[in-house]
Amino acid sequence: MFLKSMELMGFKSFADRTHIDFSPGISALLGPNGCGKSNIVDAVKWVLGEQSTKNMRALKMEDVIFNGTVKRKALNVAEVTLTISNETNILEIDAPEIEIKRRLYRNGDSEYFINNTVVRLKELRELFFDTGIGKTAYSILEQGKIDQILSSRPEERRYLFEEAAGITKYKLKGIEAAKKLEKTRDNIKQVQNILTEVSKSYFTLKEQSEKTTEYRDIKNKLFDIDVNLQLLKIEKLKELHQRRGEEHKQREKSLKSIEDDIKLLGSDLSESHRNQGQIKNTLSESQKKLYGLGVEKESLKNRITANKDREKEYNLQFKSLDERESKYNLRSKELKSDIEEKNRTSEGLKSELITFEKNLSKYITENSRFSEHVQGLTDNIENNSNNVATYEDKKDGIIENIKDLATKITDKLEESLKSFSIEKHETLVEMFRKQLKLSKTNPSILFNLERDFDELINNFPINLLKLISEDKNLSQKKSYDLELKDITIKIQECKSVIQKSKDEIKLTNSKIEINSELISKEKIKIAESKVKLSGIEENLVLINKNLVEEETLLNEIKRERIQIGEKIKQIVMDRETLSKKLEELKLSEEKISSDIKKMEEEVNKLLNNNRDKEQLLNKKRENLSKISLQIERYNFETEHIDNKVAELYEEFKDKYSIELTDAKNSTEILNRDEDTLKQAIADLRVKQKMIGQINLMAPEEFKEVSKRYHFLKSQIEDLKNADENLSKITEQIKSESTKLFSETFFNIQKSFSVMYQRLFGGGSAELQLTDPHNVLESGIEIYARPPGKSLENISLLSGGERSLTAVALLFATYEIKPSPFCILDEIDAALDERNISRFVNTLTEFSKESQFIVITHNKKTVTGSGALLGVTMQESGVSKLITMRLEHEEEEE
Ligand SMILES: Nc1ncnc2c1ncn2[C@@H]1O[C@H](COP(=O)(O)OP(=O)(O)OP(=O)(O)O)[C@@H](O)[C@H]1O
Repeated sequence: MFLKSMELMGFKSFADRTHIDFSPGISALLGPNGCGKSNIVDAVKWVLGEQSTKNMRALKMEDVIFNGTVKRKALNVAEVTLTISNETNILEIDAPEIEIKRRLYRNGDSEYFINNTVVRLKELRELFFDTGIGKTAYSILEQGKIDQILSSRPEERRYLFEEAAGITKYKLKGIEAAKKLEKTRDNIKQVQNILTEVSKSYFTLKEQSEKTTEYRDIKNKLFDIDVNLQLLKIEKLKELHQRRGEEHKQREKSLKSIEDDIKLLGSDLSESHRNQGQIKNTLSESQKKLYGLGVEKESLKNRITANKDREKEYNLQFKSLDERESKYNLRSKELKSDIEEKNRTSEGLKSELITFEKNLSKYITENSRFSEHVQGLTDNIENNSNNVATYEDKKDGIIENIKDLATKITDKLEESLKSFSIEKHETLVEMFRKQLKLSKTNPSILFNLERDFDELINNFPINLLKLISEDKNLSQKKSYDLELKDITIKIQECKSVIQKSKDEIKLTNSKIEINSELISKEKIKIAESKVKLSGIEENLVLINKNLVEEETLLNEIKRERIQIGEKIKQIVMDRETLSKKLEELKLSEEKISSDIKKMEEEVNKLLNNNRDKEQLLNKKRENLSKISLQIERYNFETEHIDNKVAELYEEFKDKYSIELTDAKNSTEILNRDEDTLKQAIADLRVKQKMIGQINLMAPEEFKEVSKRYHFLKSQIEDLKNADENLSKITEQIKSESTKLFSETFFNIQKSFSVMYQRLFGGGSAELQLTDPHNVLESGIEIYARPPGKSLENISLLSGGERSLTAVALLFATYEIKPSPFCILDEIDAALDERNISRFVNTLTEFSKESQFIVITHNKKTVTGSGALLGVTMQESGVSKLITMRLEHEEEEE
């Protein structure tokens, strides 16, 4: 027994978890149309890895998930678990029982499990290779597939034989090997292409690298020689430096002795110069003195002459002063008499001024009194004016009151008059009424009215009069009338007082005016007298000042006259002293002149002596500057040598980026001759030129390319080996497969002929390879001749014949390579009673080897089964399983 059980959950119509226990031998799966039998077959295919939606009778794979009924909701996951017995180790897993599970979610996620371990689909498929089970095997035969076997192209039937021959695995391996081989060859091509490209660079760079290496060799040699050459140059320069140093020492000695000589000569000369200078100084002092004496002599002479001139001049001044003294004495007398006269005039003016001032003060006092009077009158006017205004206000108030009362009285009278229509008083009353009306706007009319009123009253009846006389307003009005009269009189009185005061003010103002004119006149008089007085006083001051000045001048003249007299005496004395001094000067002049002569002779002698010494000194100095120049040259030259040496070091470093001293340590010392070295450099340069253009990076690039070149070469080698191995494997697979396929085909071929005759009860059939020389590619042709019929094309067979031929092929295959289980879905549908019996008999025979699950509606097939699996749809759209066992004996009974 192979299939032990299956569990479906959410798969197609199996909404609930449904467990199916399979029995060994033949099991019949029964149930009405559409109850879900084929869904069980689908579940087996699906769990074994079916990927075709068409084979699952679905549009998309999610359609296998229970999609709900009127009563139930759709589910989101479908799961099928198949438990397989592996006691005979048909499957290559070391376990007596294997559980395969597939799960699919509505979002498309899908999972495969072998013994609850998640696996890939590929692993699951490989498990069933060459067992007759699986997607392309012959373990499941549905009605539709029968047609497929018979009507498909010969090549398409191969799978049945390949599975039976057990070469599916080989075939896949072969395909894999072929793919690998193709890939390897592709790789070889690609690597070859790369190698071709790399080879080009390899050989180019190889050549370049050799050239560059030679170039570098020359360069290294040139470097070594250059190091030697530069060291030689530096050595020579250093030798020259040393030589010049020795010469320099000699020169410095001579320089020292010349410098000493110059020093000695210099000090001697400067001593003699100092002497000469001293004499010259004394000489020049004497000359200056002599010159000074000359100047002094001349000045004394001039002073004596001037002395005489001044004496003359003073004598003249003395005389003039005498004259001026007598003149000033006369003028002083005149001024004194003028002063006396002016004093007299001044006294007269002063007494006049006192009189004018007295008059003025009198007029001013009077005017101030008048002004006070005017002020009193003005105040009186103001008080009376205020009273008038007060009385006027009061008067207006009384008039207003009278107006009110008049209105009230007239209204009352009018009222009273209405009740009287006395004809004889009609005119009077009418007039009275008019008056009354007017009196409302003008109360003064009311006094007129009084007269008329009295007349009227006299003629009126007594009761009316009484009425009027009793009226309070009338008496009130009379009291107001009296008050009004009184106030009017007071106003008149005040106004007459105001007028009187105004007249008095006018009069007083005219008096003030007259006085003011007098005041002005007095003031003018006073001013005029004051002006005169001040003029005289100023004149007096001036004359007094003149008198003082004249007297001062007179005194001055007297003093000057005495002074000039004394000066004349002094001048005479001075002249005597000057003449004496002039004689002394003449004597000193003679002495200094003889001294100067002596000193001049001495100086000339020293000058000659110094000239000789200076000539010698100049010669020494010339020598010194010559040697100094040589020393300077030496310094310049040695500095130049040092610079040259430094330059050589520097240039070397710039050229080679290494210190010459460092290079010296690692360089062999060559020939010591500079010319030989230079010649060697020239020769190498020629060689270097001959090399031509070089790629400096070539050796490094060549190293890289070479690495790649050898790597690619070894890769091609590896790939070629792999190609060889794969070719061998492919060949091996081919020959193995050919052998297996040929054997299996031959056996099935034999078995098919026998099985056909057995199932058809005669006739004949055979299988033939369409290309026997190419067994692995060849198609398989089926030839069948049912009993009593000529050999016909299988497409012309009836439905039943076609089913039976397919069954014969299936059983023939089972005879050679039985599948562990087999599901047959209504393949007996088209068979008649006789053929069914033969089919069931054969099936029973094979059921010893394989497990059969047969979906059928045929009673005979059912009765040939050892177990029954019933599928129902008690709940609409939801499949359910019922299991029952049948004993053959019972069934036969
Ligand atoms: N995803 C699904 N969800 C629910 N029901 C489904 C689903 N897919 C198919 N079915 C139902 O399964 C039934 C078909 O079942 P199946 O083909 O197995 O019947 P059967 O028993 O083989 O019938 P017959 O004897 O006529 O061949 C249909 O009623 C279909 O509606």
